Amino acid sequence: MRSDGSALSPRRWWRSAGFAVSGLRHVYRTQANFRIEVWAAALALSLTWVLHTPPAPIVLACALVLSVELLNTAVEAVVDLATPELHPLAKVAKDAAAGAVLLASLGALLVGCSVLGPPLLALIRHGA
Ligand SMILES: Nc1ncnc2c1ncn2[C@@H]1O[C@H](COP(=O)(O)OP(=O)(O)OP(=O)(O)O)[C@@H](O)[C@H]1O
Repeated sequence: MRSDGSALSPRRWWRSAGFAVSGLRHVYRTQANFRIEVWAAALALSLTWVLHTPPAPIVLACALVLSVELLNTAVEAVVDLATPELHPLAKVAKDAAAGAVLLASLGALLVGCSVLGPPLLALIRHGA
């Protein structure tokens, strides 16, 4: 849909936010991987609170994974819309999007282990 440029209107902003929330709800309902990532993010964020570690790296890592998963779902939907048949370019698009999710997830895992790992191990070794 074409934008008329009045992006600062609160009404327009709420309308766009509504579409975004609807997208999040749809992906949460239909994509098992997204649900797993949401709950993994909730667990990681709870651990930052329990372990008193800086939340910023975990928040950024979680936001990255969830955003890339949303974009992956968008790419899959557009590809399926453009070509219901098997096509080498459809495969390239879907595999590249899946590769982005994999990279973001590995990066987030690395960040999670380096930020939460040492205090978690200390807690397990020495107790609260
Ligand atoms: N139209 C197509 N043409 C060629 N290859 C395709 C096509 N659709 C899917 N594929 C191949 O099958 C793989 C799986 O596609 P699919 O659409 O099932 O996504 P998925 O990775 O299983 O994601 P999800 O489980 O979220 O649906 C793709 O990564 C791609 O390699």
